[in-house]
Amino acid sequence: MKGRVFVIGLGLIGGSLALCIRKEHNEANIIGYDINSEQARLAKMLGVIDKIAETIDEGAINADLIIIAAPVKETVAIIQLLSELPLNPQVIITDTGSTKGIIVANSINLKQKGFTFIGGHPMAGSHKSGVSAAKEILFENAFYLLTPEEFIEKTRVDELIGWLNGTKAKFLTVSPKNHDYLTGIVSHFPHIIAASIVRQTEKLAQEQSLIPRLAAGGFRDITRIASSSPEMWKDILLHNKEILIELLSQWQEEMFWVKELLEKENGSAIYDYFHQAKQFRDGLPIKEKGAIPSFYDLFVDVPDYPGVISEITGYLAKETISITNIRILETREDINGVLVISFQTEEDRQRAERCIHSYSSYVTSIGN
Ligand SMILES: NC(=O)c1ccc[n+]([C@@H]2O[C@H](COP(=O)([O-])OP(=O)(O)OC[C@H]3O[C@@H](n4cnc5c(N)ncnc54)[C@H](O)[C@@H]3O)[C@@H](O)[C@H]2O)c1
Ligand SMILES: O=C(O)C(=O)C[C@]1(C(=O)O)C=C[C@@H](O)C=C1
Repeated sequence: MKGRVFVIGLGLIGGSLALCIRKEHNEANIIGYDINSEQARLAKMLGVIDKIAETIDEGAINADLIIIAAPVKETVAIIQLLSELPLNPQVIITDTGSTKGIIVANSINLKQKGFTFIGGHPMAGSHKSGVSAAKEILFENAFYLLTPEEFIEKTRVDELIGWLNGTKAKFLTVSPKNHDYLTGIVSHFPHIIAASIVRQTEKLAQEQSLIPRLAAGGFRDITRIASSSPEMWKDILLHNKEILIELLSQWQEEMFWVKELLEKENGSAIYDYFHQAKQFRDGLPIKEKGAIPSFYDLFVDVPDYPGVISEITGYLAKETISITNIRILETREDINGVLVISFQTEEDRQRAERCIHSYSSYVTSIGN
C-alpha cells in the first residue's frame, strides 16, 4: 500500500509496527513523532522512520494512517488533540494501547468529526521499552486484537489489516469491554502478581542477603514481567480498575484457601491444586504467541564445568545461528546444570537443536 503513515510514540511497539509497515509496504512514507526527542532521533537513525515530525499537527494533517503507540493515558489526550485538527477525511486512526474501554469511549470526538478510529492491541511485547528494543518479528503469530465499533465499515477494518499485514499477526475482533476483561485476566493481573512476588522477596532480602543470589530459574521465569515500565503499567491498571479489583478479590480468596490447606496439611488437595494448574498450563498453545508468549527457548543439559557456554555458543556461531539470550538455571554444585538459550524464531530454535546434536551428545529439550 502507498501513503503517509504517522506513528506517534516511537517506543517498542510504535517502532516495531513501523518496521513491519516498512517491510510490507516499501512505498509508504513513515513519519514519526515522540515527545522524547531522543527517541525520535534514535528511530530516524535506526531507519525505523523516514522523517521526524516536530509536532503532532505536522505529522497528522496529511496522513493516511495514524498509529498512536503511547502509554494509554497519553493516548486519550492524543485522540482529543487529533480530533481538533483538519485531518485527511479518509485517514484511519488506530492505537496500540493495552486497554480499550476508556480509549474507544474517548474516540467519540473523532467520530463526531467524521474520522475513522479503530482500537487495536497487538498481544505481544516485552518488558523492554524504547525504540532500540523494536523488532520486525515482534508480533509474528501473536494475536492482534481490534475493537472497531459497530458503525465502522468492514472495508475500513480490512484496510487497516492491510496496512498491518507485515506484522504476520492473527487479527481478531472483540468488543472493547470484552477486550479489557480478557486482557485483565491474561496480562494485567499477572503483572500485578509478578511485581508483588518481587516486592515480597525484596522485603525479606533485607534480613537475608543470600536471597537475591538464590533467586534463580523459577523466580526469574515468573517475575520477568516485573521489569516492565512502571509508567506504562500504572496507566493500564488505572484504565482497567474494575476487573482488576474483582480479580484481586478472587485471588485473595484463593490464597486464603491454599493457606488453609497447608494449615490442615491436606496433601491430596494440595496435590490437586498443582495438578490442575499443570494440566491447564501444559495444554496452552506453545507454537503461537498467545496467552503465554513463546520465547523459543532451548534447554540444554550440560555438565557444570568452565567453558561449557562458550563451547555451545561456538557450535551455534559455526552455523551462524543468532541467539537472543543465554542463561544457566542455577543448580546445586556437582550435578548437571541446564543452559537456556533463547532464539528469535522457532526455525532458529530447531536449527540450534540439530546443530548441538551434530557436534555433541548433550541432551536438549524444548521448554513450554
Ligand atoms: N510493552 C508491551 O509489551 C506492549 C505490548 C502491546 C501494547 N503495548 C501498549 O503500547 C503502547 C506503547 O508501549 P511501548 O511498550 O511501546 O512503550 P515505550 O515506553 O517503549 O514507548 C512509548 C513511547 O511513547 C512516547 N510518548 C509518551 N507520551 C507521548 C506523547 N504524549 N506523545 C508522543 N509520544 C509519547 C514515549 O516517549 C515512548 O518513546 C502502550 O499503550 C502499551 O500499553 C505495550
Ligand atoms: O512479554 C511481555 O513482557 C509482556 O508483558 C507482553 C504483554 C503481555 O502481558 O502479554 C504486555 C502488555 C501488552 O499489552 C501485551 C503483551
